[in-house]
Amino acid sequence: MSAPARVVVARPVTFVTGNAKKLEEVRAILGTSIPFQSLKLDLPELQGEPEDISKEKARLAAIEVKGPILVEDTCLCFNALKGLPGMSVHTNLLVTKLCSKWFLQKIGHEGLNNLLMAYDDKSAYALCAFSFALGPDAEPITFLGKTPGKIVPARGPNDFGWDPVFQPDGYEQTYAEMPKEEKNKISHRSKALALVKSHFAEAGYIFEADDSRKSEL
Ligand SMILES: O=P(O)(O)OP(=O)(O)OP(=O)(O)OC[C@H]1O[C@@H](n2cnc3c(O)ncnc32)[C@H](O)[C@@H]1O
Ligand SMILES: [Mg+2]
Repeated sequence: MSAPARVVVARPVTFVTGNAKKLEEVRAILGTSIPFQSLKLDLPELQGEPEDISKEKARLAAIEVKGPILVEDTCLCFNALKGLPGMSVHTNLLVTKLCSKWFLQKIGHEGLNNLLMAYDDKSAYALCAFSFALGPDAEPITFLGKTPGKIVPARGPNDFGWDPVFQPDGYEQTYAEMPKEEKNKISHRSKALALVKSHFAEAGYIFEADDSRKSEL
């Protein structure tokens, strides 16, 4: 039997995000399964399909970090609006990510509900696209996670984005009302991270600890 693949990478993985709540969830979901460090950086709010946005974020992050990076982009998509405001699906009319952090800040939870006022279909899905790149010259690989649900009037603590207005299918609570461990079991983010974990296990990456501090001693 052949030995499992091993790819030794001279730097640790850096998860790049400007969102502290995302980082908190990624830490809780990954535990010690993938050791990583984080870098707080406000990458541009790009437009396009989630997978393309995520890949482009990865390219920009890898240029900054000059080493292996992980980024993610998340959308809340409304089925009545053919996938908007996360994106438009199957049309070439409009490909845009309206539900950026600026959009949410301007329109608020009530505004998200109002967008669906004219429709009976309140169904939606949370979509997360993680991208991993070994460095600035490597093509990013993307992993998608999707959780279906519906848009409801806001319920629960208002400490993370659109969590109070998203009620996942099969649950009576919104993401915001659920205990964090429950959200992290079923979320778009945990589904995408499960694929990231499998990829890392199959590829056999061994990320060496950052030895920059050694040279300072
Ligand atoms: O630096 P990045 O990683 O891009 O962080 P961001 O806050 O800009 O994050 P996104 O562009 O991926 O997300 C767009 C919006 O969706 C919100 N969001 C992302 N994940 C969420 C989640 O799991 N629950 C609720 N809101 C979320 C987030 O707070 C933003 O307002
Ligand atoms: Mg962003």
